[in-house]
Amino acid sequence: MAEFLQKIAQTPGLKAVFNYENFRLQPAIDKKAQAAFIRPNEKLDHAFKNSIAKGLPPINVLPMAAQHLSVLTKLVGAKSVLEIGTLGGYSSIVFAQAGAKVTSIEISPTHRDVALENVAGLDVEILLGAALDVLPKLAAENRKFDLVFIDADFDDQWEHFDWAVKLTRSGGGVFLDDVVPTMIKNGEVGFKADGEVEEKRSVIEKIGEDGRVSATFVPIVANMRPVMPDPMMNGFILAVVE
Ligand SMILES: C[S@@+](CC[C@H](N)C(=O)[O-])C[C@H]1O[C@@H](n2cnc3c(N)ncnc32)[C@H](O)[C@@H]1O
Repeated sequence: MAEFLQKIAQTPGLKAVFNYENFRLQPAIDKKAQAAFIRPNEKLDHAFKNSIAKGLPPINVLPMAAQHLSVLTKLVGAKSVLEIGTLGGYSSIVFAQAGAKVTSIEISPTHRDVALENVAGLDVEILLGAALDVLPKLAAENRKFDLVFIDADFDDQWEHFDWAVKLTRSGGGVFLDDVVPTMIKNGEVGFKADGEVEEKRSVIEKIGEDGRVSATFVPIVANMRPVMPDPMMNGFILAVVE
């Protein structure tokens, strides 16, 4: 096996494929894909500009991630989407334009107010409060969603995921964003002084042990230029509720 892979790695034309430096090509590849796949969208452009003008941080999903969420919503045929973390409503707009009624939870009144301006005319309700206060209320009302998108604070990811599963219909999906930065921030993965990789229990193991779902981890290289000069290692978990 190792011999076979070494042989492939030495094959002219393929040698360049096995090069760690290729991650640096991400901005160029992303630019190409954006030019090919992302169609003009006045509502999203306005939401982004209005959010920045109103002082919100530029931490909405990136254009290709937004496209991914749109495709996913259509694939699932999601008619109802629960979102944890509204910000200025950028991703809410994506779900609504993909055909879903959106319920979004936001802890900041300022963010909620800007989001309400941005989502005007779309089927989006925004619930103000901390997700861990609002989610049990939705469960008490027996609400169920086709898809849940978790994109709030890093600290409560597992708790948000747990509630998301309770609030998702059987066969529906839960999308947990920003898994890698959370693991790095929490010291659940990283480099030790000797260069070896440190690994501790993280949301990945917790979800892996959760018999209510089947899950996959999708690593991505996020290109946040011009806000950050280097591409960032990220990844999301996509789970289907059994
Ligand atoms: C990354 S932003 C969301 C971006 C948004 N999904 C988008 O792509 O346009 C995270 C948002 O979650 C909100 N937030 C953070 N912790 C929260 C919590 N515990 N409950 C509800 N909202 C929270 C923040 O105020 C912020 O607006």
